[in-house]
Amino acid sequence: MTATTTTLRVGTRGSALALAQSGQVADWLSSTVGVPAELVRVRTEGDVDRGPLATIGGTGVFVTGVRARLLSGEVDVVVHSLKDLPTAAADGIALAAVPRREDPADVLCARDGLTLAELPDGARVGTGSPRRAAQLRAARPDLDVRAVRGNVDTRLGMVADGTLDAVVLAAAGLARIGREDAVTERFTEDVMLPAPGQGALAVECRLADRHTGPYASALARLDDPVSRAEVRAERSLLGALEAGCSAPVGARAHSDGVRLTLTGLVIAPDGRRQVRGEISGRAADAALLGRRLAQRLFDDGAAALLGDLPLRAAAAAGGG
Ligand SMILES: NCc1[nH]cc(CCC(=O)O)c1CC(=O)O
Repeated sequence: MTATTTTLRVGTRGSALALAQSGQVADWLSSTVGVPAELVRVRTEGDVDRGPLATIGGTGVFVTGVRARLLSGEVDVVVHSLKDLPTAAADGIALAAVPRREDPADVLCARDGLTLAELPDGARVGTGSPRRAAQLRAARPDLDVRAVRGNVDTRLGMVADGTLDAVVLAAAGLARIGREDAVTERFTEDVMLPAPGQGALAVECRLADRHTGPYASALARLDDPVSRAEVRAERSLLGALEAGCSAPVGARAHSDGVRLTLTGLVIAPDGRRQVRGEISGRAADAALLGRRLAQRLFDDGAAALLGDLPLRAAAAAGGG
């Protein structure tokens, strides 16, 4: 391990989820790896401008803002929810580590402890994600699926105050902010296939520091090769479909480090049509498996489903 006396500056936004994620990485660095790390709060355009996210460029505005602090040298490391990252690489930025990921599942948080099957006819269920909305409609065509925005606490509040009967969220996000108590059902993959990369963190540093920086080996120790292979397969599928993080695309890979099985889904916004597929191979070929599965999904008609996307959904932010 590199001996270093400097304290690593981990940049973070001020939201509960961002603070929890960045704090976790800073803790790992300090306690497990033995490299002192401190959190540095950064504000982004997205935090200042409260207007509709779509008008200021979607979720990407947060990612871009945080990365700018990295490139300017204000901070040394930044942490994102991996599923919120565009699939294209960013100039000057390296994915230094994908730590072992949390439960990638989606969960239902309903009033009165209800499960999906127990929700009454026409129940109001909130989500900002076309992927979740479509899978909800496929499972329960009677539901009144409503577009919601805001952070995890805001969404849970809509159930608590009776505005909604339920919301769908990521298990990992709830775990990170200590709100697993709100979960009333954990969805299996056949009901709700998660977003590519869901549950994983992306730890980024400047590309120039990737191998030679004083803390490169420290960051490398946070990496979990199995999680990295899984998310590589999932994001390779998403990239090959040329779909963004708000597209109705689900992906979930399972790997033991040697083999890898990837399941992919493209679903029409109304949930009535879907194309699903599965592929297995070597974990070392994760990216290739993602591209191959994308080709199979295209062969089975996925392009028409992606083409059906209403503009609203294409522009929606923070989908998940
Ligand atoms: N879309 C917003 C978002 N981005 C990352 C998470 C937390 C879960 C994760 O890291 O995958 C969430 C909340 C959610 O989808 O419920």
